[in-house]
Amino acid sequence: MSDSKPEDNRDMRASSANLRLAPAEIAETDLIIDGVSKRFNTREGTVTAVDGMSFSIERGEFVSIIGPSGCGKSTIFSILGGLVRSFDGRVTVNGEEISGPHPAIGMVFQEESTFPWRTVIDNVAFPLEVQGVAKAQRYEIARRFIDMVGLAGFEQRYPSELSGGMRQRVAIARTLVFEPKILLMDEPFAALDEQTRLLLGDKVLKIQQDLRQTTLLITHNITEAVQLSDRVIIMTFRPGRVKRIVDIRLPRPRHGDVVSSEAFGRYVAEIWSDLREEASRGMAETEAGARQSKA
Ligand SMILES: Nc1ncnc2c1ncn2[C@@H]1O[C@H](COP(=O)(O)OP(=O)(O)OP(=O)(O)O)[C@@H](O)[C@H]1O
Repeated sequence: MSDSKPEDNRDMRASSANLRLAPAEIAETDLIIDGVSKRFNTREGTVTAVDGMSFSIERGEFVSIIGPSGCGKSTIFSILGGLVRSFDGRVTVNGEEISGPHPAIGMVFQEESTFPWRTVIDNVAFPLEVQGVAKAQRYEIARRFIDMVGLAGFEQRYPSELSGGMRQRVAIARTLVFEPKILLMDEPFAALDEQTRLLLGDKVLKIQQDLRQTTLLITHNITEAVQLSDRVIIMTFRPGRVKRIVDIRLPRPRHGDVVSSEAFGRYVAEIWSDLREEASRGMAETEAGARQSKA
């Protein structure tokens, strides 16, 4: 375990300014976000959701983005997933600039996304069915991922017969089934209670350790970010910029009990002190906006 204080672990590989990576570094980099900005035109004027964000994610790395409500996390997620096509800057996957959904990227969403009319196995096997994989083979592959998310024995259940946490595991297995090189997750555990969230975090840790997938998690939850990540990107409140990147030097493989270690507590406190500033600013601006629209 590293004795260094979290505040010493500022990662200067990425900043909110320009990003210049050495060629050797690019070879090990799966995802590069280079000077990305996104503005929305609204009735109240132009909103800059994301402003000049730059960071990179290396192969097999687990990175979380954390920031207050409205800081542009979902906007970044949608840009990386190819769901928003008009933005400034560049996003590259394995050196290839994206201009829409990229086959190397799999996405897990916050909202309920299982198909209620399909059993667990038919939900998980769905992407393979679309690809025309024969039933016996797609079931075999789907079973592997159902097992991985801890749902073996529930293959024939319908989503309505499962808990929220189990349904989210079905959604994760369904994304994993086509073995994306890069996994993007937008607050996948937001609707779950704290205990389920921590236990699911353990599952995600294990899966990521087994598959060594490059993973980007968008979250509000500091505990979750520290538990799972190699690095945590803290965003500023509007416009969303990279405020700071914290290296989480907790030992790997990580287990659930890491959350009770002293170093873990220090990271949580450190990230919260940065985040509190941004969240307070967000709250003050929201309240001022509400007062203005009342007047
Ligand atoms: N389609 C849109 N049209 C106009 N404004 C938008 C649109 N999408 C996002 N915004 C604005 O951009 C800013 C960032 O929104 P975004 O949803 O990315 O933030 P967030 O950090 O994901 O928030 P939350 O944590 O509450 O989900 C907000 O001010 C939001 O109102």
